[in-house]
Amino acid sequence: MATKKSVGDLKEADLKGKKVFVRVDLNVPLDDNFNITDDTRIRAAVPTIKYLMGHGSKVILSSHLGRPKGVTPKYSLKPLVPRLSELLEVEVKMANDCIGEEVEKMVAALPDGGVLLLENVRFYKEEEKNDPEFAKKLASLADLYVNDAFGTAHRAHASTEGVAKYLKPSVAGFLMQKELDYLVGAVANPKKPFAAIVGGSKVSTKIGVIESLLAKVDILILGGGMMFTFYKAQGYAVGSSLVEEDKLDLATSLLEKAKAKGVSLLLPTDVVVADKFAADANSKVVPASGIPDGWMGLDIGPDSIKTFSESLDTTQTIIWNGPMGVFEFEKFAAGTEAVAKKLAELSGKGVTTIIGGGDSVAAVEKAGLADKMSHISTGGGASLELLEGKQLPGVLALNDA
Ligand SMILES: Nc1ncnc2c1ncn2[C@@H]1O[C@H](COP(=O)(O)OP(=O)(O)O)[C@@H](O)[C@H]1O
Ligand SMILES: O=C(OP(=O)(O)O)[C@H](O)COP(=O)(O)O
Repeated sequence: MATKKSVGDLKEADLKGKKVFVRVDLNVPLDDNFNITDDTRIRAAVPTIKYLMGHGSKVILSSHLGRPKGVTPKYSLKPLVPRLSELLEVEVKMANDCIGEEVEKMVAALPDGGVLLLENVRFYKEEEKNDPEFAKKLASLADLYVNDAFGTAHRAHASTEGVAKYLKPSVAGFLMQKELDYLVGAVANPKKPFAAIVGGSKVSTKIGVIESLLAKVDILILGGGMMFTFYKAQGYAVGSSLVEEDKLDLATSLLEKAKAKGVSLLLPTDVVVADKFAADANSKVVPASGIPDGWMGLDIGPDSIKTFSESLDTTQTIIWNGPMGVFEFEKFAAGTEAVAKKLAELSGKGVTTIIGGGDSVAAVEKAGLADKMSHISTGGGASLELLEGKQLPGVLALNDA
């Protein structure tokens, strides 16, 4: 992917008094009372917005929230205004729509350095269809375009891709740049030895990532629910553990590929098994080759934690995607917590540690170790696609540097 022009390349003269359409990913979790339960994505959007405010731009913020079908009050972005205002130290204005006359009036009334948040762009079905007329209407609000919505950059939607055709320049925000630097840069040009840790529940969604990483890493550690498909492919009994029967051949071929490429592929040697899928299940540690009938593996065991930790001691770059076990249940969180702690410890010694979004980020946050890592991605799906080597439409649409 060619290097893209960044908002940092734009100077006072390009920005002062200009209306800037900024696509951010404010798709944050809200509880039943509309309280924000994790504001990471809002905080991550702040540096770009503050840069624009500081350079006298009129900032027009656009985002989606959830997956509404048409106008749905529960998916309104209004509950985000107080937190956004607090973080930006300015009174953020809120529009009731994302296009149309009322919105145009509010944009016209914005002072230099002012911020207007548009209503959920997915209230229009044209957004996800990347409808050109809708993209033009969004574009007509502004003079230039900044895309800082890394978490949504794998979607070719009107506000993430289409709008870039009608606004020049179209540039990447600071968050977008940072995500690309780590997830593309560090993986394409890693300090070696380079290790990847892949866990989570599904082989099918991670297969592309594993294949792509096999071409780059020295060590590949596999854990989580997907490991049982690999065990079964090797002829082990797996009890009632999670297995994707139709992926057994694929697992065998990945094991062979790793061998052929000289990648050290590590599977857990012991497993914490449970008699049911529940927080209060009975549990015990068994060797990987000895999972009894009627028991299911829900975490990696203590020997595996030790082996994995020792193998990581030699590395310079580590990328982690997917928990080692059912970390949502305290009894089966030890493997995931141990990996999080190990990565935090190695970060402190100068190792580059990158967490690739989704549940792994939740696990690191839960362990209170988020600020210890080199980079924590704000995108689940987007970071997976990047690690698979795919191009992101929201990035491709931007001007080259
Ligand atoms: N042994 C296991 N059996 C069943 N589910 C598991 C197991 N280990 C991990 N999981 C589940 O995998 C889920 C996360 O998987 P995934 O979505 O692939 O990760 P990520 O979001 O980090 O990419 C978690 O909810 C976790 O409980
Ligand atoms: O939360 C998001 O994706 P993620 O959970 O894969 O990180 C993004 O905001 C994209 O949302 P979408 O998957 O509804 O297009």
